[in-house]
Amino acid sequence: MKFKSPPVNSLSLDFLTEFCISLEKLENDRACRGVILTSAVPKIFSSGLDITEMCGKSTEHYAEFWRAVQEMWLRLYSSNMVTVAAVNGSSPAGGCLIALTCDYRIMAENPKFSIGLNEAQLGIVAPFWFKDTFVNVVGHRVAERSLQLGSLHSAPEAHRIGLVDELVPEEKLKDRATAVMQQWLALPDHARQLTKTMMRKAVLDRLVAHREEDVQNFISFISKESIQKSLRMYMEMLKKKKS
Ligand SMILES: CC/C=C\C/C=C\CCC/C=C/CC(=O)SCCNC(=O)CCNC(=O)[C@H](O)C(C)(C)COP(=O)(O)OP(=O)(O)OC[C@H]1O[C@@H](n2cnc3c(N)ncnc32)[C@H](O)[C@@H]1OP(=O)(O)O
Repeated sequence: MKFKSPPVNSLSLDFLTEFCISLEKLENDRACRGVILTSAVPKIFSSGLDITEMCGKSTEHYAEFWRAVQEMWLRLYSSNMVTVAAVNGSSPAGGCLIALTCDYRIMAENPKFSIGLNEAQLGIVAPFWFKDTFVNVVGHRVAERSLQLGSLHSAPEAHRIGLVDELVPEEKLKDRATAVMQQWLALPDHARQLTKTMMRKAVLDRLVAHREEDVQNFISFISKESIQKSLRMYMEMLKKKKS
């Protein structure tokens, strides 16, 4: 599956809805046992949640948007398919979450590409299930430091801390992702799927049990004037960076 929402594959409500529909179709297709996620946009895997969806909108809109973010994560983290992220560009925040949610991450070894949960840099807080997914990949200490600092890690650093499983030259990314997929698909599906469920169930159950509470937390957090101001300033900073 190739993300193609230029300029930066930001995760808008439309993007998330289409992503979930595509994932559901693949999940229901008995012939499909695995999916490789990558980007058709040069240099960017995904810029994370679309900040414009979280600025100056109604409470109803925030609720709908956040449910779509939750749905994307719940479907991908619990997928029966083998999921491989072929990270061919920068991947901050929600983009990093997508990669973390997969079974395996391969990143192009370009030191200009960065990845991480940088929410703190925007003055916002990564929700508990972003944090849980991160901890499950890199461990508590590395996750805590990285989350508190809102670190964006260069590709080599991301590999060093275990955020991505391997680095390959960009032109070899597709072949390597295919080889990894074949390796994972060589196992009997039922054994691999039950193992995945065992490893991920507690974290998945936690969001399922607190889903509506999490929506309400998001709404009250994102509606605060101080948070809206931080997001507006961040968008301004992104625009200024260009000129
Ligand atoms: C107690 C607490 C309880 C609950 C809290 C609940 C929830 C709060 C947490 C919510 C979680 C949020 C997670 C997120 O994903 S937030 C998004 C974070 N994303 C980023 O920080 C990335 C920002 N973008 C960049 O760094 C760069 O754009 C990037 C490196 C991706 C690409 O750089 P490049 O130079 O190639 O492009 P730009 O010129 O910067 O961008 C092109 C245009 O795209 C716009 N843009 C970029 N990113 C976004 C985005 N994420 N959303 C919307 N729009 C984006 C950018 O402004 C440019 O627009 P124009 O100037 O062309 O109009």
